[in-house]
Amino acid sequence: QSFPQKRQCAFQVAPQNKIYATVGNVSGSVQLCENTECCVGYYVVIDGQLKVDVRACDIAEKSCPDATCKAQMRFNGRVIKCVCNTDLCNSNITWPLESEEPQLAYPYSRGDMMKTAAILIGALIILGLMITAAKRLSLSKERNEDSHSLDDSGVPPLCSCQATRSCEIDVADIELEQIVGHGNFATVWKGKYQGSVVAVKVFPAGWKHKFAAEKEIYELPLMKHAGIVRFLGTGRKPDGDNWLIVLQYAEYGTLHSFLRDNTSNWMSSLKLCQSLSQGLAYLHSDIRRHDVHKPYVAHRDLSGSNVLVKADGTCALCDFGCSTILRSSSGHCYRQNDTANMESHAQLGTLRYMSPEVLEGSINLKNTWSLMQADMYALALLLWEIWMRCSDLFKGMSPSGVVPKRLLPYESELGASVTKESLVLYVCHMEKRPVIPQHWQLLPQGPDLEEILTDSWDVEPDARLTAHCVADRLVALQSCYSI
Ligand SMILES: Nc1ncnc2c1ncn2[C@@H]1O[C@H](COP(=O)(O)OP(=O)(O)OP(=O)(O)O)[C@@H](O)[C@H]1O
Repeated sequence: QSFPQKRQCAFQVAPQNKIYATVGNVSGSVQLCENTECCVGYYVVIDGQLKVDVRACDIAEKSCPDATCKAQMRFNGRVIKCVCNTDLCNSNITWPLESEEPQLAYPYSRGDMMKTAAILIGALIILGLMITAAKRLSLSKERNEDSHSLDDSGVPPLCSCQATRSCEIDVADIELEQIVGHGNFATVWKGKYQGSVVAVKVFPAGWKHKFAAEKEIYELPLMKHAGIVRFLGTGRKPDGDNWLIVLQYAEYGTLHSFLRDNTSNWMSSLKLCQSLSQGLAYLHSDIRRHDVHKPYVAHRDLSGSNVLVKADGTCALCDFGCSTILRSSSGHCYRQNDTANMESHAQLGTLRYMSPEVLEGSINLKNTWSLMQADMYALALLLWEIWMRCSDLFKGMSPSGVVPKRLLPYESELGASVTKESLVLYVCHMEKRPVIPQHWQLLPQGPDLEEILTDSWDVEPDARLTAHCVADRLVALQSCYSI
């Protein structure tokens, strides 16, 4: 597409949004757009004030029918976006209707404010008393019910893994029925344990260190969440040849095979995405509850084969064999993480899902944040895969109106088996990402989906969203667009 005269847009971006600097020559606070006639503005509401986040040429090259930059609310009004098609039109934001302008100032009188303050203080005192009473109640409840499930799986709580003590299972009680998966290190069986259907991951003696690494993660305190496959215990065959990890059984198998065999409507896709990002957000959290502590954990091998789909259509993370327990805020470090050991693990993970910094070997392994942000890149690819199999995102919109056949990230561009060299060139040097269908821009939720993806697979780890943020945005999407 060419334009008779290049569009000029106001330019103001934070350093982490440097991608915008690449879409046109910048001179001072003006940018000359290379191949779009659209200017864009993003604003965030902080402490009741509208703050500029981005003013630049629009990188998404979407249509921009308006001459002035009309506000569009995003994420429950937390982000405001505007797109327009005249020179420097993004210098100012306009409000389509007076009434839509957010109340950023608080026009209350001093008297009103004093009254409100007095009511608030009173309410806070009452709330404080109620919280103290509730805490006492929950503490005594938790003591009584320490081993009870937080989970929605219907699997009976077989043992308490809340504390650090390990969960030894007598292998004589386990019945192995059929093999459901082979990994590089273990064979996974469907089986029965005390009347419940379970998955049993069997490690040969030679992979004992892999078994121990994964067991260590599952046995961390508070590692119970609906978005993390439920750990039931470990065992050892009497002959000592095999080590076993017993897990909740996921009826639909891996997300990889689920997406190959099924398409989903919008709400089911959103459910997969929400549970996946909530599971990762929990894994990435440092949680203290009374005297137990769950440290931050980076998964480090997030892929469609390491996410399971349960009978209720939600995802659960599994395969923590490459995971790293990260230095806690108190400075105490659980898993050995001396630099030499970590360097040898610089390129853990599944090639296709490796983040640019992991592919290039430039990731800072000593930095907690970096390892978690590498997981975020893989999460973005998984969200893209889920949405590419969502029937409501293609209905009557794509040329054929049918959901494309299942494709892995970069499969259409680089083929079914990628090499590291081709990925480094494509993902790191050319900064390319999986193609987002153009017609999504015309769907009510399309621009939000695109923003979540582009903000999560950014080349700069620091610019990527956190898993908590993605989970929040997906929850906001549910209330906005419940097709
Ligand atoms: N809880 C479960 N419920 C159902 N199927 C499962 C479960 N856990 C694992 N599987 C199946 O077993 C396969 C291998 O499991 P997993 O990825 O944990 O093994 P691994 O040897 O650690 O694999 P990798 O080579 O990726 O490290 C999975 O891809 C999946 O098909």
